Amino acid sequence: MKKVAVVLFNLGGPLTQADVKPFLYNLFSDKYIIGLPSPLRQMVARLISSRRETSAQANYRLMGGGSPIVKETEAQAAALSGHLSKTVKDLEFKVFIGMRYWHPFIEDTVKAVEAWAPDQVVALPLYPQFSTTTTLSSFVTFKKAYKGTAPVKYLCCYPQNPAFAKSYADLIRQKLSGLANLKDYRLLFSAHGLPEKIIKKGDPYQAQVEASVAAIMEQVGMQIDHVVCYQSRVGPLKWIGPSTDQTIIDTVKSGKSPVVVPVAFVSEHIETLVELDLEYKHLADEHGAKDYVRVPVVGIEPLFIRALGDEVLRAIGSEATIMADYACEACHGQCPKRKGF
Ligand SMILES: C=CC1=C(C)c2cc3[nH]c(cc4nc(cc5[nH]c(cc1n2)c(C)c5CCC(=O)O)C(CCC(=O)O)=C4C)c(C)c3C=C
Ligand SMILES: [Fe+2]
Ligand SMILES: [Fe+2]
Repeated sequence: MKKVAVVLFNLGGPLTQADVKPFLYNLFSDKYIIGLPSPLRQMVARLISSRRETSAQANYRLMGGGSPIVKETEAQAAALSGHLSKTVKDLEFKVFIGMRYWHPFIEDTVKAVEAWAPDQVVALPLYPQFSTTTTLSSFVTFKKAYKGTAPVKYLCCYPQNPAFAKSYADLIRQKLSGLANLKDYRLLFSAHGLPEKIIKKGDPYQAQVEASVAAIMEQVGMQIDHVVCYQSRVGPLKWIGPSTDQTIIDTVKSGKSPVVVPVAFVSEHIETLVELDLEYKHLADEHGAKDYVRVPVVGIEPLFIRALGDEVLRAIGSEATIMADYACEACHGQCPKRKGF
């Protein structure tokens, strides 16, 4: 039976308090995050990781000391593996996870994949929307390290995958069904932000986030006020907006309560459990919100796992090395296909 290795890519996070600074250093020394030349980039990374260490450690302590992102990703890998082996009987699948900035590092995952000696590899980011800062950075890291002979299919993005959209829509409808009067609420689709200059260079992330929101709202099929906003701003640059914090304040001031949907995340981690559940809830309370609701991430929802499975099958059934169907409509040359990746 032919062997297919599926590699799930994610950002990774510190597992202990001592990991926080080197994790931040790895993140800020990535040329896809900070576009400065070496060795200036590494100097800046050393400075920012030192400055952020204490406050970031405090935030990770709120989740027990480290990030749950690896455990969450392992659960998704196990669910996808079960789904694929149930659905496809004539192929043997093994699902690996590879993190960009902390253990298990993509480079180590590559060694495990090579040791398994698959006939084909599918690179599947746990980022539904493509960004040079996330997906491209992970793909380049994988490609550089991979010395195996099996062909690799790179799945660029799946912002409008119908099962992904329906999975979020179902979770939203579940939350909305428990609310007394929908006209007192506004849906805030909150995605991780990016510096505006990265979008101006042609990164399709923001367009894809908006495409996801449109696809999800179509599946929600209800008339409810909604808006897209961007969270987690870092550093002095101008980031894309509107910002989630200001949108929360504006929503509360207009007399409505926020229902926050983390549309660009598919697992729970610091950005959802601390920023959305604690910091932004506190902000809403401070401004007198009557209610604050957060929709959970799609995680291991069966429909989302099916979405991932469908993407794997789409990759296996295609001749193309890079599955960039959506990105190429809007990527302005930034997706792996056009970059000659
Ligand atoms: C859609 C996904 C993400 C994009 C785009 C992204 C861009 C981006 N991030 C930073 C800086 C930080 N991100 C941090 C955590 C973090 N980021 C993502 C996802 C995206 N980042 C995730 C899933 C996580 C959680 C990891 C975890 O440990 O749980 C952090 C660390 C936390 C903190 O100190 O705030 C930083 C820093 C930049 C600068 C950037 C684009 C340029
Ligand atoms: Fe981030
Ligand atoms: Fe493209």
